[in-house]
Amino acid sequence: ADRTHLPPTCDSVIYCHGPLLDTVQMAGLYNDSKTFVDMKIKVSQDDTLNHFYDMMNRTGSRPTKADVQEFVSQNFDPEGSEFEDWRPPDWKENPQFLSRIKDPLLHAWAADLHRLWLVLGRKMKPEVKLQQQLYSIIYVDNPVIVPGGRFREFYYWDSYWIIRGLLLSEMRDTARGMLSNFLNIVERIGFIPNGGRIYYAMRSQPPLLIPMMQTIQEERPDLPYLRQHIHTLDREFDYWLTNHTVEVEVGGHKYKLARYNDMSQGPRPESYKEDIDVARHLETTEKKEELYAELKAAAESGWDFSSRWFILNGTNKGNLTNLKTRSIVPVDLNAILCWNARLMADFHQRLGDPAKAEYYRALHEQWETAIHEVLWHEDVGVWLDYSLASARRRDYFYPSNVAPLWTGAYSQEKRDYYVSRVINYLDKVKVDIFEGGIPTTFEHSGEQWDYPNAWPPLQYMVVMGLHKSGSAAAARLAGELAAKWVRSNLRVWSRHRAMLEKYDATIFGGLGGGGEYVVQTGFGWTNGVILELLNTYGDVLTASEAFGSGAPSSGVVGAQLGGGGGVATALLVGIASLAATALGVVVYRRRRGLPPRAPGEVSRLLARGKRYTELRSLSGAPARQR
Ligand SMILES: OC[C@H]1O[C@H](O[C@H]2O[C@H](CO)[C@@H](O)[C@H](O)[C@H]2O)[C@H](O)[C@@H](O)[C@@H]1O
Repeated sequence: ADRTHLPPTCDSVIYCHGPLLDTVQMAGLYNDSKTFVDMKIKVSQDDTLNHFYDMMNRTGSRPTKADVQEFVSQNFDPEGSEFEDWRPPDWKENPQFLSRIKDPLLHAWAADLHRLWLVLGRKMKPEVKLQQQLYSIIYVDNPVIVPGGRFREFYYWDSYWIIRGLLLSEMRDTARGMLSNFLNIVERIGFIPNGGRIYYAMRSQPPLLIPMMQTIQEERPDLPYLRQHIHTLDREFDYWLTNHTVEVEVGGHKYKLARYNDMSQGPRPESYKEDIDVARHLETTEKKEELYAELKAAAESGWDFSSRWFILNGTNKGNLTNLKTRSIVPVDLNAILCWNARLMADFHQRLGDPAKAEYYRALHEQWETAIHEVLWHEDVGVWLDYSLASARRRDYFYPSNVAPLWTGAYSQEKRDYYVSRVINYLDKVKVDIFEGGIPTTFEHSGEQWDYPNAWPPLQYMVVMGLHKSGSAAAARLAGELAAKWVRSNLRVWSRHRAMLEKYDATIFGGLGGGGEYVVQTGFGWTNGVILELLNTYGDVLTASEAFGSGAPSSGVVGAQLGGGGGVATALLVGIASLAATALGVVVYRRRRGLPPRAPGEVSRLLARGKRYTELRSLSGAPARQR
C-alpha cells in the first residue's frame, strides 16, 4: 500500500523526523534512544536547527560522535527538565484499605507501595504550557503518576491500573486529574496517544479510557461529571470504530472486529536507530515503511514486541522482520472494545439518552456475536487471535486469550459453560505451574512480551476474569494465581526494594528481561495491580503458605527470611526449597489426577540442582531456553 501520503509521527523536525533527529539518533549517543527525544530544547527550534546546520557545514556533513555530543550538550537540557517537585496533596498515611490486609508482612509492604505514589508523581512546570515547542512532552493541566524509570510521562493503558491503585489509596483528586487530562487530550488530539510525548501522537494504546470513567464512577458516582464528558467518550469510541475495525468473513457471514494499526511514516522516534536497523536489509522505502508500520502497530498494542505478532509461513516463529501486527485480530482488543460499548450503553442510559444507549447496545451485541463466531473455538475451549493473512485462528497460548472473561465479552446466559471451558483450557496449558506467575507466551524470542516474562496487566486480566466469574473452581484458581504473583513480587521487593515493570514467570522472585531496553523499576501498573490484589485477597492471603498446600513454597521461605544473607540462611533456604519443590511435584500431580512420578525421579532432578523450572518439563510444559 502507498504510504507516501501519510504524515510523519509528528510535525516536529527535531523530535519526530528530519536530518537533525536522524543524525543524533544514528550517532548512538545514549544506551537508550528515548533519552534524546525526551530532552528540552535550550533556545528556540529555529536557532537549534541553525546550530545543527552550522555543525553539519563545519564537519562536511560527516560529524564525529563527539561533534554530535557537543551539539546536543550545547542545545539541549537533560531529559526530565519539564517537571517540578510535587507531592500529591491528597496523599495521606493509612488509607482505609490497608486495614483489610491481615498479614503483617503484606500490610507493611502495601503501606510501602502506597508511599511509592509520592515518588512516581509528576507535575509539569508552568513554562511547559507557555513554551510547548521546546519540549516533547504533551502538556496536561493535572499532575500524573508515571510508570517510572525511562517512562517519565503518562502511558495510556498503564493508567487504568494506576488509577485503580490511586483510588484504593484514596487519592481521588490525583486519579480524577489523570482522567480529566485524558478527556482533555481526546478533545485536543481526537484520541489518546500511546504516551504523553508528541512522538507518540500518531498511535494509541489499548482503549481503557471508558473503563477508567467507569472505575471513577463506581468508586463515587458523579453524574454531572459523566454528563460533562460523555461526548468526549463518544469521540474516543468512534476513533477506534473508524480507524481500527476490519471486516472478517467466516462461514459466509461478515463480522466487524478490531486490530491495531498505524497511519504515519517513519521509524519510532524514541527507538529510531533500533527500527532503522531492523529494516536495514529491506531494499525499498516502501518495504521499510511497511515494517515501521508493523512496529508502531505493535507498540500500539502495548505488547511491543512479541512473537504474538510474528507471522512466518503461517506460524508465530521468526523475528521482528516478520511482524504482521496489522494482520492479526487480537482477542483482548476486541474484548475491551465490546466492554466499552456495554459501558457506553449504560452511561447513556443513566444520562437519559435512550437512543444513544440503544446505539451502543446494538454495537455491543454485534461485537459479542463477532467475538463468539470468529474468536471462540469450541474444540479448544477458549478465544484465540485470528490471522487476517491466512483466515485462520492462531492457536497459541496467551493470557489475553481469556480476556473476554475479564471484560464480560460473552453471552451471560452461557456464563457457566464459558467459564468451565476456560478453566479446562488453563488447566490443559498448565498455566499454574510456573513459579513466578503466568508467562506471556510459550515462545522464547528474546522479545519482552514473550516467554519467560510475566506482566502485571496480564496477571490481572486472568485473575480478575476468573475471580468474578461466579464459579467456585474459577475463584479458587484465581486465588492461587493471585497468591503466587503477590508472593513473587514480594520476594523481589524484599531483595531489591524495587517494583518492576515485568517479572520472570519461571523463577520465584525472578526479574523480567529481554527487548530493547533494560527492565524498569517504579512501577505504576505493577503497584496498582498488587494493591488491588491485596485489597481483594488481603483478608485471607498470607506472605507465606504452609508446606503441602501446593503453593510455590521454594521462594516463600526466602521471603519469610527477608532474603537475608549468610551461609546458614542460604543452606536452610536451599534445603527447605528442595523439600518444598519435591512436595510441590507430588501435590501438583495429585491435584491433577496424574500418576505419581517413579520413585527417585524427582529427587534425581532436584539433585541436579534444577528446581521448580523442572516442574514444567515433568508436567509437559515447554522448557526454558535461556
Ligand atoms: O520505547 C519502547 C516502547 O516503550 C513503551 O512500551 C512499554 O512500556 C509502556 C509503559 O509501561 C507499556 O505501556 C508498554 O506496554 C510496554 O511495552 C511504549 O509504550 C512503546 O510505545 C515504546 O515504543
